[in-house]
Amino acid sequence: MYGNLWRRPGFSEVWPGPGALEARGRVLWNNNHRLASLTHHYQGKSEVNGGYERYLEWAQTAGERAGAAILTHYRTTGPVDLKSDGSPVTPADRAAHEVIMTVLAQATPDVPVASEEGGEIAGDRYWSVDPLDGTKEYVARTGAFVVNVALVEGGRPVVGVIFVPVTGECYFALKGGGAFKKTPAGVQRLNGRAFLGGPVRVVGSARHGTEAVTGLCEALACDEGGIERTALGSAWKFGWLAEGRADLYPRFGPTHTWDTAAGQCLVEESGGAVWVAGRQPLIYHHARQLNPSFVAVADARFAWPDFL
Ligand SMILES: Nc1ncnc2c1ncn2[C@@H]1O[C@H](COP(=O)(O)O)[C@@H](OP(=O)(O)O)[C@H]1O
Ligand SMILES: [Mg+2]
Repeated sequence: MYGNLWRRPGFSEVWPGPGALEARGRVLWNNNHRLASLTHHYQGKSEVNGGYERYLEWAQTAGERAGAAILTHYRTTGPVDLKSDGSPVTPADRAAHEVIMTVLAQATPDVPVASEEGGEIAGDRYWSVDPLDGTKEYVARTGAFVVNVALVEGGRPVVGVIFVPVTGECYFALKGGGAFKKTPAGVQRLNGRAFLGGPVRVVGSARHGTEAVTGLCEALACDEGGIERTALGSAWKFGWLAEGRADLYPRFGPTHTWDTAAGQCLVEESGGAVWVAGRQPLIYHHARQLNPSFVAVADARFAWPDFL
């Protein structure tokens, strides 16, 4: 046993930004809003789950159309600008944002949208959108970039869509309704993978917090019979957890809420979890754009925090 994950170097417990205190103290999930469980398969257009399937369909439409817009730009070499925080932004980011805003404004005019590229942020229920997550990967042409669309309610992601433009894969999940992946071959349910011993498959950012993750991997390699580590950009990492390609996604250092909300819904619905310090679930608040460090796991039943 190594020690306590939450005390590892580089793991930040701090919830950055305004709204942090409210976010920590919130009721995590209101039973009145608990969604009835779907049994084994996505039920299409039925009204189970309180009508949230309609939100899922709109999120899928927005994600897929944004992905198509991104691909038209990806075929050419366009300009790269820098935002005030020094992160890159391209015409593809802006085009994807416009597409998503148009779809969501038509579908749910009363639901505000918090997008990386701008939008309102208010209320208990809102869309959390990253039109092009992994912009550095897009610029570097690695293909590891996605579109994230999530619906957040009561601090929890209840709908999550991650669309991968270069492969056409669409990961999606509905709170209480399961996690799925849609490809041209069809729709498959995602169940993560039970962790039954090493090697541990770790997936992490290609560009952020890699040294701290290396320290964690060294400890794991000693204790768990080795690790297999993959660097992958964007929220695609959550898709890997959900589909059983990875066991652990440790994230040391800040992310934005739109980087994680869709992926968290996917991972939670496939048997995993996204934990901040103390094994608490990552939660959201409209007034807060930054997340603390977290670790996402494919198998929430395994006692990762004690072990790491
Ligand atoms: N210092 C920082 N503060 C907040 N978010 C950061 C950050 N460094 C990286 N990120 C987030 O991490 C995302 C990239 O993650 P990864 O390295 O896993 O691909 C970025 O998404 P964008 O590419 O959409 O800007 C950005 O939101
Ligand atoms: Mg992002």
